[in-house]
Amino acid sequence: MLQNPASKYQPFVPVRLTDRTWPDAVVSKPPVWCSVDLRDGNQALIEPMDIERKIRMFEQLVKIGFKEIEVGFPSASQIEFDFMRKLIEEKRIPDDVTVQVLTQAREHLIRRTFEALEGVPRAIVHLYNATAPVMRRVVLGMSEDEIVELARTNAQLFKEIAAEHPNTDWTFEYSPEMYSDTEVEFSKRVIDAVTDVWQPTPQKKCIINLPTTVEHSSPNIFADMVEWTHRNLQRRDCIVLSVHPHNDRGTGTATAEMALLAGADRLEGCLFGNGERTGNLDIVNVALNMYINGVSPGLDFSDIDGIRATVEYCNQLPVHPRHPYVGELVYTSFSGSHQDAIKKAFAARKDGDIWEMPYLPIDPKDLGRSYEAVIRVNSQSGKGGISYLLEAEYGLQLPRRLQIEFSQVVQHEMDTLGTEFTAADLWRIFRKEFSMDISQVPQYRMAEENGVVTMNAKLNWDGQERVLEGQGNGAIDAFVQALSQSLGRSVRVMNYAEHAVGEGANAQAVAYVEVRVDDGQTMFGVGMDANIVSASIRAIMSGLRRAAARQTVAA
Ligand SMILES: CC(=O)SCCNC(=O)CCNC(=O)[C@H](O)C(C)(C)COP(=O)(O)OP(=O)(O)OC[C@H]1O[C@@H](n2cnc3c(N)ncnc32)[C@H](O)[C@@H]1OP(=O)(O)O
Ligand SMILES: CC(C)C(=O)C(=O)O
Ligand SMILES: [Mg+2]
Repeated sequence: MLQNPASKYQPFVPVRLTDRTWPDAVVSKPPVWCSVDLRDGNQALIEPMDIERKIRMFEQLVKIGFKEIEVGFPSASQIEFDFMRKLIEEKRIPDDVTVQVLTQAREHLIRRTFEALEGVPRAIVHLYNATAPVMRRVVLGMSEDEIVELARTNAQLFKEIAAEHPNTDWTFEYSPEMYSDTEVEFSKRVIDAVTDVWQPTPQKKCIINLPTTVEHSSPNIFADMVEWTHRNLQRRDCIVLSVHPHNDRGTGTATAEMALLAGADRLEGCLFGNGERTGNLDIVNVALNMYINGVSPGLDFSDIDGIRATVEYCNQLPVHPRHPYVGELVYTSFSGSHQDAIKKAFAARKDGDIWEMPYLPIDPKDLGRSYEAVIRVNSQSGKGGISYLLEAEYGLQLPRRLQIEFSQVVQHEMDTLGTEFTAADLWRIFRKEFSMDISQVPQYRMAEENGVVTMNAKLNWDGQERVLEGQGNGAIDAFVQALSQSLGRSVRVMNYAEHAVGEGANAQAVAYVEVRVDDGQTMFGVGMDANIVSASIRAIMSGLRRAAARQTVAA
């Protein structure tokens, strides 16, 4: 074994700009987006897409708003060829969408590619050959001059075949494959040779695409390369400068973002970062990063879960639950302090406010996600999360001390079960703890005279039916007096709160009371009823039952 395995590797730094400008640049508009899901994404699948899946993916990409879509490598196989033909013959390409296809710099493949494109109204034809030293030496076995000649000859072939089909609006694209591992001067030499053949103009530009075919160096190194290329290419005003990042180091997103700062106009990538090895650039990630910086990306991800379902179906690969913006868990907080902060920020938020939400960089609603999954409760959670879920799902606005009291009940259950609790679980525990399923409200009658309320009630307590009577300055006071006399105990209401839940005919009142029996511990009781007095009486009984259960009152 090598003493230091890292000595096997060396950094590749083809250029170090000392007058770089990209760190001070700001991106204020979206790039031209090009999806390569149906080509680079597809070629990396365990099972490449069949025609039905390709159509589903194509339609999804159109729906998102991509105007340039690389739909395949038509010379690679019959299915790739047939798919291209199907899109053309069935007129499935919308007027504002341009399809793109890839081919190696080999004559028979180029001819087959143009054959697949017969009759297409407009298309981007994408030529590539590798330029990096290892590819020149080991794979292609060509000198630098031969590589330039390979690119030039095949660029010429593109031009000639395209001229034979004047009814199609052709755009040419060239990629020096492994640009990120190629000396910048050599990439420039090859690219200049290609554009010398194509002679693009500012009105009819060609696309020059700079790939990190394999990501070896950090995004700042790539940004220096892009800025150098951007400044030094001939015919720059006639070129759409594109980048095509992969994600081997896990920095594809940063690479793309810095490349835009460095002068790139266009990005190629895939939805949720599918693609060779660790994937292509995740276009959704870059687009939504722009969005949360106040720049509209011009792509529609308002149904991100629907898009994920399509992508998972077509690629037959799952999207990770922690994947940026789309993962199942990315709008969820389990930890108590995060939940507390989110709950407070939601409460403080008014319609039209700037989005300023701790722990949530984007409003889940903008992506068609709901707040329901934002807070989930497990043993790492606190009162904030528990009361948030009960409020969000069941409309309960628990007083602060009740939040604390109930979170201890939940914590106790949690310690026993150790699982996550849903809002429905919490509601079940809440109803049980506060005896809310004891359906019978005590029968009672009230009368008022000169501000004094007299309450007569009949209830079951301790297995016996009791008839009570009491007087007070209101219904609650009268009921508590009646109870105290009947039970021979001092029952006091220390605090009281109420609110409505629901609207119209289904509206219910919910009452929270803090009761103290004799000089025991105060206990919350909760009652819900269509009638506010009944809700309050239920709440008092609920508190009493809890106190009894803790033997504050003899059972
Ligand atoms: C970075 C990328 O993603 S590039 C896109 C890669 N995508 C794919 O390869 C998917 C589709 N490809 C295929 O189906 C096949 O590779 C085909 C049909 C294109 C070609 O198949 P084949 O001709 O059987 O073989 P293969 O791909 O192995 O080609 C290798 C030959 O092409 C040469 N070659 C490879 N790339 C290029 C290129 N861009 N330009 C010119 N020659 C090339 C190789 O040096 C090799 O030459 P050799 O046979 O003289 O040694
Ligand atoms: C063919 C090119 C653009 C490519 O996919 C790559 O280099 O990653
Ligand atoms: Mg690629």
